Amino acid sequence: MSTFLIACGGTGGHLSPGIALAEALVERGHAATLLISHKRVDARLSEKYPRLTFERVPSAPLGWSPGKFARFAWDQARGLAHSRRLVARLKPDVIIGFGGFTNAGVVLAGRMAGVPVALHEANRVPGRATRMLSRIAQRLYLPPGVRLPGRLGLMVRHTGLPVRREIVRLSRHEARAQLGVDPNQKLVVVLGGSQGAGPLNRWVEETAAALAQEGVQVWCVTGMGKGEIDVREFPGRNGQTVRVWREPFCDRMGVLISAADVAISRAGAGTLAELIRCETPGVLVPYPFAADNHQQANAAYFEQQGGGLVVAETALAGLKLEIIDMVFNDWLLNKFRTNLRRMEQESSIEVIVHDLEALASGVTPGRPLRPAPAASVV
Ligand SMILES: CC(=O)N[C@H]1[C@@H](OP(=O)(O)OP(=O)(O)OC[C@H]2O[C@@H](n3ccc(=O)[nH]c3=O)[C@H](O)[C@@H]2O)O[C@H](CO)[C@@H](O)[C@@H]1O
Repeated sequence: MSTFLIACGGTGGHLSPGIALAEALVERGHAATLLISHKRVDARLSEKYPRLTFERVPSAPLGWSPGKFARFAWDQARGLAHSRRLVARLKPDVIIGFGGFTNAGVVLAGRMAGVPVALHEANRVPGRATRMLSRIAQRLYLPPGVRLPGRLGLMVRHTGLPVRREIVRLSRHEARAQLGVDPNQKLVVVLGGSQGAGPLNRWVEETAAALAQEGVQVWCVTGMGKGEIDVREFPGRNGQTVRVWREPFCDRMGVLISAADVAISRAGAGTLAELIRCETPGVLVPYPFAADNHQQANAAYFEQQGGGLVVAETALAGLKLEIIDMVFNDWLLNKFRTNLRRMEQESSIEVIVHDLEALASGVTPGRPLRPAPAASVV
């Protein structure tokens, strides 16, 4: 049995794969502690997993204004001191960092104590923290086909994003029964990542009545602090009642995504992996201010692989007609679902778990633990 520290705080896109990894490691008899931030989203997601061990570490995101940078530097220093005490107390065999400067202190503390470090990058453009910390890492897990130039000697493995165990594909019929959604009407789900997306929420406000007229139900996850839970009813063209749901946070993402004919979503790596797992086509509206425009790169790859379409935030005005066309086009939706099944094959948590076990026991595998597309050294 080995002990792992998983630094995965700051956003759902880091915490969800961290939870998935912890679930897999604990199942194999290892000890895993998840290090998270003080943010509300971390508290909300982690409270669902009472069997996993979480610790909060001081941290702040990188900001370039003098005030934000001072806060960042202060919290990083506190986080580093806290992490050094944690590393001394928990004596991990390996530390895994899931990107973002929120998790940098733990990674640095581990390295200072001589603990092997592995990094996971979820996005198709590696973030600034990954680029910097990869200089002190022993392993880097990257999405298939993504490279990080200039890291000769660093062992890179290519693998999909770990997905939490609770995210499983259900039949649409079963998922809709669990949600209380009409099985005979179409359903579009709108997702804004772990924080919600104001422009998508506004699009739902402006479009819900028109979609309902066509018999299309909408379920919008608005984001914490962005509205209340409610259900509204609209008249459909054929006299039927069509409902529209809003909720700030969803605790059953696998059920909701499985129930959808189409999901309109930001292009965070976590949500994309869950759309693939549940075989739900996506209409992706990348967040235009994501670091290095990584959501655009994530979305473009998803579209190239045939999982759905990309729509720019500036083109939301035309989205209603596109959705109505798409949601009634069974041939197209089936085509997307076939592609999503193929895309799922790129995802394997086993690659990461076996590799981390090898790292913990001091073994450096000379070749992939399973056939390509897994590993390369760059
Ligand atoms: C704005 C921004 O920069 N977002 C980044 C953030 O994603 P961000 O956290 O915004 O979103 P992701 O889509 O990657 O992940 C969200 C996760 O939270 C879960 N969830 C979300 C809402 C909810 O109500 N309930 C719930 O359980 C989802 O199921 C998913 O597991 O980190 C990702 C991984 O580095 C990046 O790809 C994203 O670009």
